[in-house]
Amino acid sequence: MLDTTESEAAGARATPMMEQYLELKAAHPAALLFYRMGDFYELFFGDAEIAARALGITLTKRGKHLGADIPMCGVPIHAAGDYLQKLIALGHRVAVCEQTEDPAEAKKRGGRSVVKRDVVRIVTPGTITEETLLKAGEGNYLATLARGRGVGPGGADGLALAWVDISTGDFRVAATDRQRLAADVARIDPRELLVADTLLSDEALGPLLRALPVEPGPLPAAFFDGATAATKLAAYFGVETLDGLGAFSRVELSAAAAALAYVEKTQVGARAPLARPQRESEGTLLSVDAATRANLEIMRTMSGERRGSLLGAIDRCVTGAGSRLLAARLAGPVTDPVEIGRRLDAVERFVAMPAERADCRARLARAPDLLRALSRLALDRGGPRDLAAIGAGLDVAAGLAEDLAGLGTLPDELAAVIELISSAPVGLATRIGAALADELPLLKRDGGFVRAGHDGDLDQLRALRDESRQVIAALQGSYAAETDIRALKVKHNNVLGYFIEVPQVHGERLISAEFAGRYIHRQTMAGAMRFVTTELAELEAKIASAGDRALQRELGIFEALASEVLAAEAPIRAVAEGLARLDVAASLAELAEASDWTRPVVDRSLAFEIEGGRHPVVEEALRRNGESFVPNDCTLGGAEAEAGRIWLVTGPNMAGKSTFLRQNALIALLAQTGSFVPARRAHIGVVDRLFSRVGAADDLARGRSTFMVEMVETAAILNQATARSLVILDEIGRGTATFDGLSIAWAAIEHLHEANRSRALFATHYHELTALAQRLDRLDNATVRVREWQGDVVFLHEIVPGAADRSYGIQVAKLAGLPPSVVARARAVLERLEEGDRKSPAATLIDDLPLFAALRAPPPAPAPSAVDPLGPALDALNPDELTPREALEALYRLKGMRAAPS
Ligand SMILES: Nc1ncnc2c1ncn2[C@@H]1O[C@H](COP(=O)(O)OP(=O)(O)OP(=O)(O)O)[C@@H](O)[C@H]1O
Repeated sequence: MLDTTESEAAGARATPMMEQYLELKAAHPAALLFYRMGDFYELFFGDAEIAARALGITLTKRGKHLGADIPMCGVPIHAAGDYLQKLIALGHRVAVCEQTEDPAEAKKRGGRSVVKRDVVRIVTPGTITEETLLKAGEGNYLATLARGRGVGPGGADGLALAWVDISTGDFRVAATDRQRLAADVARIDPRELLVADTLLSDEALGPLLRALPVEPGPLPAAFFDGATAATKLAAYFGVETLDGLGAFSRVELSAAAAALAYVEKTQVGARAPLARPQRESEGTLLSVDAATRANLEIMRTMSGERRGSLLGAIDRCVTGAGSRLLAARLAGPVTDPVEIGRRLDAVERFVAMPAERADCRARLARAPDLLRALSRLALDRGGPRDLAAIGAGLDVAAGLAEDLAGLGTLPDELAAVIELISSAPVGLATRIGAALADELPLLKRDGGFVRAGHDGDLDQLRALRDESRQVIAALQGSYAAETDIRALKVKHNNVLGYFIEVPQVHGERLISAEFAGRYIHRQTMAGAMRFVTTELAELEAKIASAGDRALQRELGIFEALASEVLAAEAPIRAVAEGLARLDVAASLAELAEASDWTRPVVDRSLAFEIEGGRHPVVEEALRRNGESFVPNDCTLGGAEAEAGRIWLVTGPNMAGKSTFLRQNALIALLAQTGSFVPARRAHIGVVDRLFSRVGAADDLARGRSTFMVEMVETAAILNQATARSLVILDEIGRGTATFDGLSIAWAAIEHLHEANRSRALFATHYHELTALAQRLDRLDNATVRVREWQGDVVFLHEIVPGAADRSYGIQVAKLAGLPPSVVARARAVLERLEEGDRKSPAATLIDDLPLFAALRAPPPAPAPSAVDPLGPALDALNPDELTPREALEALYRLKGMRAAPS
């Protein structure tokens, strides 16, 4: 309902309310302003048009401004969360403006006074904390990029990124440079990336920024002021100097201070519980550029989904925090074999104790998201369920600490976990458990969350409030008896408080002399009359005050517990980290066992030896269809080799070349994440950078053709890959004329072999390239085996040494369902091409192969079917006589006969 003081005049002058609105809006031009009016948030002008379109809600008009209609739309308070979610998902920012005084106060100031309002929070994609707006297993980062002029190596400009997730408090900083920037942004994958507005228009940096995987938004340059950055950070974290936090460069400080300032601006006075910024040192992570990350579908598929990605296939975590940590580790695998070994030790230990692992995971699954609850409580957005979450999380930690301690000597990583979770403030958990009821409301504002019997005063107030309700019921009975009106009811509303309502026919009697003075007439409705009594008015006051005092008492208990929680921020953070690390180790062990993965050996050599490697995602997909994956070996360098080998993989389409290339890259990634790998054996000398050039897609948004994208990516590889890198090149050069493509591929391989000396896999359809093996000593030819069967091709998916003899393109085309006439025609053309003069194929064809002859010719008769070897084999089997194992073997044998017909 609109307050009467705010009804607008239809004139040209802005009403006082509109004046207030316009002032608030001017202070937040980049956000949609949610302007609180009673039970609605209203949007006006352009904001209303944007929101109505985005949310599919009705656009209406409300009064006039400067003679024109004011477009308006509104969302009810109770559903605001859903609408907010939609707007945020679409990339909008929303400034939430609340009434900051009671409308009654405004009235006291006079007729035309407007209720005071202020923006209490700016909701942006990178600064949300609500459970409904966040994904449990995904981080939600806001990142800032700062530039320091001339501070980089050789006087170049230095760049630094800071990123912060206010829903968990995670805060990180790292130096970067122009070459690495896109890879770093892709790894962090922020929901919001902010840079100084001056950088966006900078000639040198602007184009680079606009090409980043996340579109950067502008912030006033003052946010990045390097001179005051250290002081601002020190003040926020309550330290004298930043020395204790680590050695930050000036440009890193500037990025961190900007992130902090933006958090403060959006949270408007509430203090986000951020952990102190951690600096990521250079060279500690395996670098994966944005294109490779996307092509290999590491964190999400090409179509943007988590399902079907590597992460989707390996995440068996039972907590949101565990999934977030696993995602962060997979996004940034490490290069230190000691750290990798440490993580693998923990996984191995859990593989070795399945029963304990199951117990541990069952306990973990009951642990709520500690950090997100903590963050909401700190920002004063928390409810009773957040308090309960902290209590339950701490309880789980205490139980786990005990369980783990009973397991004897544990590897370092698990010992560290025990130490972290042992710091759980158990007393706090007990106090929370004792205070809160079993069933909790979402919001604290209505009370009802403190357990009965916990607080004597509260119980008394509640009794008084509830008793009065019974008194009301009794009063209704006595009024009905006294007046002899059976239909008399005592009701309640916000205007009259408690009142008596009787049907109109009886109402007149209550006004009569008989009851005069006792029943005071207040309203006549259609068919009913309403009265009050002094008794009711007194009770009203008593009930209201008991209810109100009970609520205040409950809120007091809430605040006391919440401050205890905030005071225990550091141990709660430690517990949360311990639980997440435990979840990751246990879930990777679960995965390793369920999928038959092995522990890789990762060291500082340049080895790359995979035996029986598999592609985790393709294998899973095949398994769902009841098919099995054919494992393959790959050797790109022995332990002693000083430079990597290149495998040149040829083979027909659909044979499994791409799968093979990708699986080896994924195995390296998984190993350096600290996971077991899908292989029988794996020995990997740490990879510093992973490069790939696979798949091809036009990047029309940036005006690049497929071929151009391919060449840009190939150039990056040839310019940057080292002997420590792993390079995956799939069919480069195919997007252009045959000879151009072949020559480019040829030269690229030579460069990789002689200059980069990387471990590399190169898949190609240019069989001519296999000749390179004679000249390049570290180049091996490999091919995918196929069998021909009655003119069709059968894929064996087995990688063997040697070169493919032919492409089988036509057979694959036939499998794909090309019309028989086209397949027949293609065969004829191919034969001619192979026989004839390859330099002028068109001439040969035009003369000798009239097109329409092929079309007119009847489709070739199906080849006579040979004797089906499966029939007799099946007849020979007697299922009743087979053991389960023999049955399985028989099944494999039959499948084998089908795949490799004799
Ligand atoms: N090792 C394997 N075991 C079982 N099936 C496999 C294996 N490798 C690939 N496949 C199956 O073959 C399909 C084609 O594989 P892939 O895309 O790797 O072929 P390709 O040789 O790269 O083909 P193209 O040259 O047309 O790109 C996969 O989708 C998968 O279903």
